[in-house]
Amino acid sequence: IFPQQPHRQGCLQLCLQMFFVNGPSDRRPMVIISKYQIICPIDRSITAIDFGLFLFADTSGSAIEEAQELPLCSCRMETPKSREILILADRKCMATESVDGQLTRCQGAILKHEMMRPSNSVQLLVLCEDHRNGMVKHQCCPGCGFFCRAGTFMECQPDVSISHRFHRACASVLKGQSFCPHCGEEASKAKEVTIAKADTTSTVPPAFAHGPATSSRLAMGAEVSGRADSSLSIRSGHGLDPTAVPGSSRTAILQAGTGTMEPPTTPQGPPRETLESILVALDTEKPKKLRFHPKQLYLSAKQGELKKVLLVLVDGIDPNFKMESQNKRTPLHAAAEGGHKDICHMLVQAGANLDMCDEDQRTPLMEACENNHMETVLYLLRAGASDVEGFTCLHLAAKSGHYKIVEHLLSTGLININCQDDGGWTAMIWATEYKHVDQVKLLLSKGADVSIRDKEENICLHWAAFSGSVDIAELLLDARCDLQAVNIHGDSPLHIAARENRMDCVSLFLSRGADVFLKNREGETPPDCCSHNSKAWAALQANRRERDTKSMRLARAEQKILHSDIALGQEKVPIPCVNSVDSEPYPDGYKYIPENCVTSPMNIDRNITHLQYCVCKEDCSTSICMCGQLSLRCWYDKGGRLLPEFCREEPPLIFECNHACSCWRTCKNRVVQNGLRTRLQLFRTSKKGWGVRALEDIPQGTFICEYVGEIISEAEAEMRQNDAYLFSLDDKPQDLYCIDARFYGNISRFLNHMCEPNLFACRVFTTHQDLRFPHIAFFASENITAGEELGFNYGDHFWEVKSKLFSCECGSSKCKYSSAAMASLQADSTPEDQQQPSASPDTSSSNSPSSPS
Ligand SMILES: C[S@@+](CC[C@H](N)C(=O)[O-])C[C@H]1O[C@@H](n2cnc3c(N)ncnc32)[C@H](O)[C@@H]1O
Repeated sequence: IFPQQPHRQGCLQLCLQMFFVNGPSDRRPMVIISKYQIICPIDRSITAIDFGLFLFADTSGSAIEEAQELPLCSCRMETPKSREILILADRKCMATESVDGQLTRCQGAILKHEMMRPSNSVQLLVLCEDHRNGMVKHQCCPGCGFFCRAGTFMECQPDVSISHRFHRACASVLKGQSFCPHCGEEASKAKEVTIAKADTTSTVPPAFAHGPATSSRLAMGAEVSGRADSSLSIRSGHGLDPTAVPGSSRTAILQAGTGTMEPPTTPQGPPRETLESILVALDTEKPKKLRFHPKQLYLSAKQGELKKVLLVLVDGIDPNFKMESQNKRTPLHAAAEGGHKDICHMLVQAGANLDMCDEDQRTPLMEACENNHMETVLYLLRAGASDVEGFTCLHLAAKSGHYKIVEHLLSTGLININCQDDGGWTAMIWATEYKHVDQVKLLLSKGADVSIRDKEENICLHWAAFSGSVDIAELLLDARCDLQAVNIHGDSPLHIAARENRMDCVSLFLSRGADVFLKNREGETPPDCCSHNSKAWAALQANRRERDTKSMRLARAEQKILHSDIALGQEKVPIPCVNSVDSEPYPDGYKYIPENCVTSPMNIDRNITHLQYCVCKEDCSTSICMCGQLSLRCWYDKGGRLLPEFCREEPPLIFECNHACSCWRTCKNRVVQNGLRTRLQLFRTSKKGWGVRALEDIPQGTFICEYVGEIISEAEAEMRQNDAYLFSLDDKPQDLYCIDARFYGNISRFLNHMCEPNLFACRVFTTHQDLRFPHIAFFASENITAGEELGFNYGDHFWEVKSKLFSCECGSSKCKYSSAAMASLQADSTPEDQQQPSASPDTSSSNSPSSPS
């Protein structure tokens, strides 16, 4: 084993112990023994065993030196019981007497289980009382561990009452000088003594018994290398014969040396007490029964106890045993997780399945990857471990940020860099989410696809925005990642960055031209996604204003202003008219009026005594205001916007304070009566004639304008040719009135239909409370951005009639009346359905108040 070194009994054991205690990490595998012969010291039987043992030499030689620097014996020390040695001893004294090269084993009964040994160089022994006494009297040679009770040996006598016995060849040698291995006295002071041979029980053949230490080991080496004495016959039927247990776990384990480790070398060393003792013990215990619970294998593998793992495996425990309490993980999972490469190797050789998945579909290779055990990863891959489908080692390593492992996995060429797991996530997405910039660079350099979408159609840029990793976002954008990509919710990376308040990403995306007006499926623009006092919101708003100004400047340059105020100064704000579509002049076939009018008497009840009124003293915003308890309930907040609890789907009637109330004219329950205040623009649309757009951002709940026109009876409406501007007031069927804005009207007459409207209508009473004649007031149903067209839902009845003549051009993805939507409806309907409804407008069943008839 140490061919260059003159070695002493115990070197190998020391080496093994160091190996077992420290693991082989710092030692190079040196020797692999594949064939061995054991000579039983008791009955001289010889057994061939077939096993591999990888030993690790301390190449610096420090192990040897360490041993040489231990000149003192430990004859008087007891050590705690060792289970393996006890098994080995089989309750019999393990003392071996050496008489001039002849060895005799005591095998007397043992009373105490504590172990003794004359030095660290030899194995622990369980001794009978006689030999325990001999041990404390230093009669056991620390070099070889054999008792010197008869025959010729050295005796050092530092004191008259003590004599230290040892073999000449077993003297400690340091720097060329020999010392007593018990006390370190110069060996030259010891004298050779010969004591007559006492009784012997059995002897061992000369090849093994040729004196202690060196010679016996050389003899063993010679046998192994094929030069064994021909007289040494192999005893059949011995439990250590591997041919007797083909395929047993031991055979597999012991082949461990032939796997991915260094190639085998012919062994030349001494018997390997520790390992051998385990093996002998295991085979001599009959009938063979399991001594370990399978859990022991898992626990030992987890804790990196190589020796224990070996013992348990040799005991026949299934290397693929699954720990129920640990998600059905196997010992190989545990060893890989801990990075115990050698145990992995041992387990694999014993038949552990490399690709066994636990309940979470994780393999041992994944454990090693996740825990950054490069050596173990390399080993498992070399041993043939493969990656699973879905969530792979690459995903795990990318998520955990183990650069080297990602690099290695990619270098194998076996891994699909764009592989998607159950969520559709790639390694790139994982690395991005966990902000591993270097890994993202690596993946990009290896050609990872940045356009892959996960199950929610996010691309990795969404994830960079989510995690707020601006460096990665920049890398991805430089790699042409799509800044305007939207996920299934319609969210762009800017939406995500805004929602997560990732200021750096927001700034980056804006600087790269992200669309700040883009609406998601909820109708939210990026600024709508963040809280109004966040930095991200401020940045988004600033950007929006900047773009507004720019685009308006541009639009203004392009569009012709046809009129500076179509209201002719009758509203509190001017309403310009522009056309950038065609050459149509501004519409003038009607009379602009700011309030409803009549052309024949309507007998609206304006009797002041018929009004409900409030008795509040001030502006209806104090705690004593009674409006809340009256039908005059105030639905407005201080800013004049509808309260969030106001029901938009079925709006209640709104009664504003009036001239019969005792509150001030400035009270907060007066909004519609105060008229139009929002800056609007009449503009030419490309497909719907004229339309109305906002010239400023409008918060949800804001009153926009009233549907103003000529109040006419239903009967009158039936007679009118053009029904395009009729709005049914829809009170009682027998008492129906409409507003016709065809000849007299305000800006509302130009509001177009939208299948996804941003306005909704309410019936409001101001100066009178005649329920037949409500004001129709439009409020913002959502936050509206400057430049957006305004519109409301004309209702199904309108389209039942008008879809025969034209289709809806609102442009919404949810449009119900576009030519495509109508065609598919037509295709689905039966011939009978297709005869319905009549082409004439039926205002009585219209969906008022939100529908023109
Ligand atoms: C109350 S007016 C709206 C203003 C109208 N665009 C104009 O130029 O006077 C209603 C008429 O506008 C047109 N219109 C409104 N919304 C439309 C839409 N979504 N698609 C197509 N035409 C629409 C139809 O001709 C409809 O009869």
